[in-house]
Amino acid sequence: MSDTMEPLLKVTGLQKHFPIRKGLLQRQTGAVKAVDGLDFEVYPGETLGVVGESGCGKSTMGRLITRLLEPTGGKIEFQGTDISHLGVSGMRPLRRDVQMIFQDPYGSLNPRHTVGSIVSAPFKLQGVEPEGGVKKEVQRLLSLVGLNPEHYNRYPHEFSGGQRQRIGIARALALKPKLVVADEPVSALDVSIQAQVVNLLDDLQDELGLTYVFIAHDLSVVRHVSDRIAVMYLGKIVELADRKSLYESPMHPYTRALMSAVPIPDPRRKGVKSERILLQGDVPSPIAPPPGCRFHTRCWKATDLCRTQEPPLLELRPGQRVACHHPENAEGLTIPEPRESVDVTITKTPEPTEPKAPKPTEPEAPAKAEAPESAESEAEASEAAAEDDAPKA
Ligand SMILES: Nc1ncnc2c1ncn2[C@@H]1O[C@H](COP(=O)(O)OP(=O)(O)OP(=O)(O)O)[C@@H](O)[C@H]1O
Repeated sequence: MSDTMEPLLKVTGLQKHFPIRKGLLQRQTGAVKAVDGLDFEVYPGETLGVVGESGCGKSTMGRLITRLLEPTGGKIEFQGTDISHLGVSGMRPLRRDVQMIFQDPYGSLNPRHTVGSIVSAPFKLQGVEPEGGVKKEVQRLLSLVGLNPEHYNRYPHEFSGGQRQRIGIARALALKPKLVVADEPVSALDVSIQAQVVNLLDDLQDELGLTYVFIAHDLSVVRHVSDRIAVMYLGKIVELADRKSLYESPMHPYTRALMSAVPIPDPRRKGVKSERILLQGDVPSPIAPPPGCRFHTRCWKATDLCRTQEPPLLELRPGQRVACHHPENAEGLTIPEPRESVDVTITKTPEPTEPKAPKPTEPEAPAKAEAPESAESEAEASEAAAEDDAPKA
């Protein structure tokens, strides 16, 4: 990305803590720190892939930047405007520009509505009358996503999973958004269909100049679509890099472990050691994340420093930000002292340690949402944005 280009989306210190309430008085006894201080930008026309294990906060991040959730802290700027705390009416004009594609093509379409009604819902909600009429525009959108426009009056159950996801994509594109957040858009689909939907999203990006945040738990999916990739662990970004740097020389041990689980199709790929790193133990609970580096309980390189001091996300190479005291593939690089600014002269060179059996991790299982919110349509999305932070029933 060019240094001079203004980001479409800028996120600073973003947090979402879901309160845990107990007892008759529903007193708050703690919080699930689902997203706990994210900093990143998304530039026009790019795809930012976001990966990480289940429960690391990817969906919450997606729902925050589309403002289906209100942040607990931090700032979300869209085209320079702070949208962090806009209410339903304040967000309404922005909903045209920021849309979401949901993971579940079965659960995200109302089975009682026809395809025509589903795809045209955003027009009604925004009071938009497309040129040539609603029906014609919906049929154009259906063709755009590779569906038969004649199927306007059919119901979701008459379509396959891949086709339903195309309906969801057509709905998300109806208002010609600038930013589309795709939350695991292919993970509920058969492997044979996944590539078709990914290719469709890719083609639509070229054709319509879209900007994507593409969430996946699997590095092999984001690899083909992303310009840059953010790796999340327990509510934080541990590494954010352009695709080439991330795949050729991952710097965070967690990225390296995720990478080692991805099949390597190109044997000429340099820089990444091919041994499989099996992370042991579970991700600690986001209710009580470990002190210091959150990954230290599973990291084979962890030292006392990692157990006590949280590493900041620093740009150690151009285009590659890493939050680690002892990064991988850092030979020749200087690592700033903890708690000092990036400009500080380097003092430490990491020892090239080979991975060995990780230390046993804290046994506490990650808290799980009681029932994930599922904003099926823009209407529900708007409503969800207005709701409070309590876990949904
Ligand atoms: N409404 C909620 N109330 C309480 N906790 C929540 C809520 N939504 C999410 N969480 C918790 O926040 C953490 C992050 O959840 P999130 O769904 O964002 O993770 P994820 O990385 O998208 O996981 P997955 O890939 O399984 O969807 C989890 O511990 C989850 O249980």
